[in-house]
Amino acid sequence: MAKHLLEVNNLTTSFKIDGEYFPAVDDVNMRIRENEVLALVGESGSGKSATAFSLMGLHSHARVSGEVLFQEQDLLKNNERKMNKIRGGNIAMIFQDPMTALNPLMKIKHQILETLTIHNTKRKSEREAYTIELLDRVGIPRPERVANAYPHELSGGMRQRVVIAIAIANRPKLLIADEPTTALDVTIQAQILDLIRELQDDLGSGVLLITHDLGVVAEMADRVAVMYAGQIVEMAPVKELFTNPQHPYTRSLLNSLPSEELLGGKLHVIQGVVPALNKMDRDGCRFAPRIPWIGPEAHEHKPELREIAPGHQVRCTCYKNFYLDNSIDQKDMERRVEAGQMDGKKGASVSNE
Ligand SMILES: Nc1ncnc2c1ncn2[C@@H]1O[C@H](COP(=O)(O)OP(=O)(O)OP(=O)(O)O)[C@@H](O)[C@H]1O
Repeated sequence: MAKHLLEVNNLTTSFKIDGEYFPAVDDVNMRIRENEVLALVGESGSGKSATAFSLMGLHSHARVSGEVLFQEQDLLKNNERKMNKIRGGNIAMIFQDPMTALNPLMKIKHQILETLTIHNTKRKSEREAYTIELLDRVGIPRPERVANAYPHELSGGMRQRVVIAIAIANRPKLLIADEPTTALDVTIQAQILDLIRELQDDLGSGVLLITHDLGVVAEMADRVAVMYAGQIVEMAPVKELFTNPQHPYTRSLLNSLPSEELLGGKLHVIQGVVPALNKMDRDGCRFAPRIPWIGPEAHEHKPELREIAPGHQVRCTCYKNFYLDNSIDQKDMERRVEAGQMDGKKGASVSNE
């Protein structure tokens, strides 16, 4: 079995609210192997970005504890100088909005050259040629012209390709992609996902893919971690998660995907939102307030993630008592996962109404 590339143990990230710290990431454990895509999925406010930012040491005002083991170092113990060397080098990040990742005042080629220079790869003349090669590699037509352009002169899809070129410039071992296609048109989204998958295969990198979009998960992930209110509530290989989901939250997310049978019909949605950090009961099951028809006896006190099948973990026993009236046809789901065709891009969220 391949070695873990990244091992996250008991990661806890707390933000200060009215003078008190509250965890937004609460005792999270996860592993990513080489050449594996782990998707971290959950609705807005569940703690996905806070997790990614903590791994990269980008939370200067938060209190972060636990271990983030990467290449035999605990990244949380690194100073800023060491982290700068790792960021953009062995670990790269792709963010949702390419405009915030790029410097609007700098030509594209200088932004790529900068990352190559920081990480000291190749001689100057080689770096310049490699810049064009990278733009070509991410599918940018006429790369010499784009190299001399400023970010605002490019379309959103082209800008995201540039961000990806910068991300892969130093052949990272780990890629963290936080909603990499959310800001793009649907047709461009598919191209960018294909590109990330292709490059990841080439480099053999591990990927942490953060998304609220189950269509993206089905297309890209090998394993999935479902996050709710700062905790992972279910983790499983992708096919197992889509065909045999257990946690009520996972099942609600899946059930809000339009299936062929349900299209045009009514989708089952769970009311409510992720609770605010300073307003949640941290001792009980955090999803309990959104499934009030399930009695307190069905939930555990301080529920832990437990393995229910090889590689499949679930938090809290309430899943044993949870039913959905119009739950998704499993055969339809299996067929669509096999075909890599989850087209519910718009439906993959729990209702906020
Ligand atoms: N800098 C901060 N200070 C205080 N609270 C924060 C800060 N950043 C995030 N939070 C809170 O932490 C929780 C998790 O936020 P986070 O952005 O990680 O969620 P998310 O799952 O990534 O959502 P989204 O998809 O909307 O980005 C939320 O309650 C959010 O309000």
